[in-house]
Amino acid sequence: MTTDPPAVTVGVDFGTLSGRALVVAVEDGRELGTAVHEYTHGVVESALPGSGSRLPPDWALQVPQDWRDVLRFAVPRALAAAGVRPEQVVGIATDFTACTVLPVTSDGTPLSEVAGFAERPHAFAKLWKHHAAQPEADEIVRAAEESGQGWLGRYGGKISSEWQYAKALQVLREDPGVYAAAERWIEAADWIVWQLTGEENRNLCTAGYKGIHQDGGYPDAGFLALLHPDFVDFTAKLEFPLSQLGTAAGKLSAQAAALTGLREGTVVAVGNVDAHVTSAAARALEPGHMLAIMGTSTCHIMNSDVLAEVPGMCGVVRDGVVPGLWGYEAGQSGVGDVLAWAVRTCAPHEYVAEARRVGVSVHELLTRKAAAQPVGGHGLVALDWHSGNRSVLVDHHLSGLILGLTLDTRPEDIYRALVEATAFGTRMIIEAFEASGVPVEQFTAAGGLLKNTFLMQTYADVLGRPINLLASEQGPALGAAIHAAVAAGAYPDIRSASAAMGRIERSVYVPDPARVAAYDRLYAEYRTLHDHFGRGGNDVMHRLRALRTARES
Ligand SMILES: Nc1ncnc2c1ncn2[C@@H]1O[C@H](COP(=O)(O)OP(=O)(O)O)[C@@H](O)[C@H]1O
Ligand SMILES: O=C(CO)[C@@H](O)[C@@H](O)COP(=O)(O)O
Repeated sequence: MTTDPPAVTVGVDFGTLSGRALVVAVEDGRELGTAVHEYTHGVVESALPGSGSRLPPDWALQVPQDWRDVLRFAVPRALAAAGVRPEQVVGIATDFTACTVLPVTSDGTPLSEVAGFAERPHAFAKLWKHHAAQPEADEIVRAAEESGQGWLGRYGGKISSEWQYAKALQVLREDPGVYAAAERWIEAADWIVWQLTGEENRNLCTAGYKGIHQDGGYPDAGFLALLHPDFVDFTAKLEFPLSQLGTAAGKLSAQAAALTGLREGTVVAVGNVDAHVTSAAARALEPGHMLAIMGTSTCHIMNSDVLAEVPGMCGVVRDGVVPGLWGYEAGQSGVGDVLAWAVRTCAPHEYVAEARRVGVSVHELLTRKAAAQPVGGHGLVALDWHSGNRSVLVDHHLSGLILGLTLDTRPEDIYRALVEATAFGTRMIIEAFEASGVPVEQFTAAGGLLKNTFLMQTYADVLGRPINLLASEQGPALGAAIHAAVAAGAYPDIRSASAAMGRIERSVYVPDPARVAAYDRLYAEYRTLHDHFGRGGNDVMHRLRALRTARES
């Protein structure tokens, strides 16, 4: 007797450096096939594609065609790898880094693709890690404090330079022509759904966490006018009915079917954020269960039935992760990125050659060399702020610090000190939640950094708590596939789909008491440096940042 081929969904995760498509069995979340497509232009940080004109410090742009190419190349390859036919696919969902935001025309065309704008930097998509709008973010916070905006507390008292308003205000100030031509200002998370269905759609997750949409609305015109007279109608570029997560945004258009190899009419789920969608994959939806998605950056996502204003959190949004609960987000803007910096700048040629000879990454080589020494053996304490501080200080013009360097310090010592510093940063965040009355009862990790077992054990020792793992290397894509199953009607809601399709391994890393005690002492040193350089003890980091100039080539 022949059995029907299994119903599947496709999750497409748009990360910082690449897009990954994953084919998942609706019945139990089995991962049947996957494919990755690296963005051709990667992260545009030093010079504009085409013209080659140099970009100032702290810029980070992306090229929308790179994202379309993920749909074109990774989706069909994932279907082929899974041995799945298009008619088995009942739904597709995407997730994106956020706040990755772009100016588009009324039909969704990116301004960077419109004649006359291809050589204007502000016409391009601003990646989440574009930190050049810090002055604008500082002004937004000042104006919100002085005018008593109630929504400021929902973001821990700070609005990030990474989010929609600071980035848009920077465009208005530096290229008003691009600002005026931007009929819509849209998250890439929604823009990619628009490419799939042919119609605009907006999700409540990015609107809430990155677009200051609280209690049913955006900041009012009176507040926006405080920032710039021409900013008064900015939210008109955002206004659109917001869709609940896990619902259908529409059906796959004929054009998108040709692009992806899927059937026209396949259900397309509402867009979502790479971190928030992963909670469903990790079965981390219940209150008090914190999920850390550890990659280029780390995002901390946790639901609660308690509404609190946690200092320095990225935001709290009703239904922001799952309907019926308050979804909290915190984060560290540089984690894998900071370690990549160490690999690029601290590893000597002989280390690179050794890694190649042994057949491991330089990350792995540095980790192996660093792992043996006792806690504190390197005599270093670092601040993990090479990409600024997202939580709890929300200041992207802070910078990294390594204290204790001597002539004996080795590259692996620096690498390990930075691993420890990122763990200390996570501990600061957990303590901020608990001090504000939002308990953190479970900690689960997901993301590309799970491959580093030493790093994960260090986190268990620094946090002093066991660490669960999301048992998938494709957490965001699995989460998106789960949302697609709900949107296609295979499950009544995200919770039941997560219970059936999600995967978690509990207490994979358990803290070692001796190392916990040793790290408590190092953490006290970290906190002293954190508060001194991050809370006004010495403003030297801002003074040094002001002296930085545009990078040559
Ligand atoms: N063995 C490793 N140990 C620690 N970090 C690593 C290792 N290998 C890669 N990385 C870091 O992982 C990050 C990429 O994370 P990943 O989750 O794959 O991508 P994304 O952040 O785009 O979702 C990079 O910043 C890279 O420096
Ligand atoms: O900020 C968020 C989510 O709010 C992330 O999309 C952003 O930090 C990028 O995440 P990755 O480190 O690229 O996975």
